[in-house]
Amino acid sequence: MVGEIRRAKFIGNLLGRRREIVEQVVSEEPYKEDQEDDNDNDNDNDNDVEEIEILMKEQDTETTEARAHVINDCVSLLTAVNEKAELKSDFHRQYLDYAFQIKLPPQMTALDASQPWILYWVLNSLAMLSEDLVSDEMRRRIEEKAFAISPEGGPFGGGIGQLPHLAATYASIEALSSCANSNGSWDKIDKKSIYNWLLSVKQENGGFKTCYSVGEVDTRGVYCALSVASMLNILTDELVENTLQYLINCQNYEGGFGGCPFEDEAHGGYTFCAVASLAIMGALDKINIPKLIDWCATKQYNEEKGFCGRSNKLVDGCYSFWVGGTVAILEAYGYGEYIMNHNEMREYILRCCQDTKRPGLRDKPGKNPDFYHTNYVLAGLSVVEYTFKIDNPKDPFSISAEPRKGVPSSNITAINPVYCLPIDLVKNFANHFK
Ligand SMILES: CC(C)=CCC/C(C)=C/CC/C(C)=C/COP(=O)(O)OP(=O)(O)O
Ligand SMILES: [Zn+2]
Repeated sequence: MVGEIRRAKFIGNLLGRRREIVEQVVSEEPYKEDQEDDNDNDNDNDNDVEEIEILMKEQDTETTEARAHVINDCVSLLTAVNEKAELKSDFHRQYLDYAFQIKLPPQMTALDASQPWILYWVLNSLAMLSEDLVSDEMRRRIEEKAFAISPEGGPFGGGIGQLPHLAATYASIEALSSCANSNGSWDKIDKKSIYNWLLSVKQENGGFKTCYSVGEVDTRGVYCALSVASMLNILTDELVENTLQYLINCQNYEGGFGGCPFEDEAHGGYTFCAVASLAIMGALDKINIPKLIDWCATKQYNEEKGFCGRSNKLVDGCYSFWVGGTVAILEAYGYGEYIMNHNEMREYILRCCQDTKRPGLRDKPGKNPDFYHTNYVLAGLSVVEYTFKIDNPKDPFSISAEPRKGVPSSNITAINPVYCLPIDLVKNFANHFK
């Protein structure tokens, strides 16, 4: 007994002065009763309620205000029952054909260093609408442009006279792969020179610099380098030394991937690049898959139905592919088919990313269509309407697709989600270089 009292005193001293228990009213009803009982306490109770309200209220920011408008616009389009949700393929085709018919408008000079991207976005969008829409003349002109940028056959810059760049090389190889070796263009690609250049931009930490001596190092560079190397069959151990650890270190506490190791914010674009790179390396099992699945799932909004690219940011049609494509890769490698709601994603694409007046696909209502969004929104539609599996997990070209049950079809072409190219086209290209 004496021992217990001593122990209680010791604990009391350790914890400090004993405090009175204070009960706080946390719901509105007792507050109203208190008000009737004791008017002197009005001010105290007012303060209590105010404090509780502040704690429970979401902070208003520019983004929450912008999102309220976006939700409003999306909900009115999503609930317009008289409009059928269908892909306006012929309409979008006009927009894409236009790229071959006229000089692009002056505001597009901002894309001067992204010329191979325009080739890829336009050609791939046409091929996704229907492979028949890509004519021999289009292929010829794309090959002509790519080899005008790099008469040596690679690596490629963003335009004539520009330094070779990883993103431009990736986009050029993607565009050329869709040209089906017409005019023997695949044989003009200089694999050896591309390989040596890839080694020259490789960093000790496993990343790749986008351009020799200058340029940024992040998961985009890794994805561009590994896509090109795997497609051309020049992927060696030397090229990917330390790259697996680099990518593992890019997965953060949220479960998605930042652009660089140990970054604090995960982003859909960088996450896709990391996950597709891991798929190419046959190393998806080396990351925390359950956390990645959670992160992807929480990027789809209930109200707008589409994906955002970062926690608490706005929905954007291009994440239909950056996040939807990540989900499709996870599905192909057997990590689950219910990470996203496919029918809702399809509704966002068809009702919110298309306009009745302007052809092409867009980020969200109120934005203008552009070639970038046209490509990635269509790619998003493809990963929504097909289900994916892989025959050999060490060979990303062995991914196959079949129509997804319970999701209507827009007759879009099935893509390989690792490469964002039609499955058969990318497989033929890789076979050519085997
Ligand atoms: C192959 C390759 C090079 C892929 C690139 C992938 C990538 C990083 C895509 C992100 C593109 C994008 C819409 C960024 C917007 O950031 P933001 O801050 O304007 O928009 P947010 O608010 O949606 O994050
Ligand atoms: Zn976008």
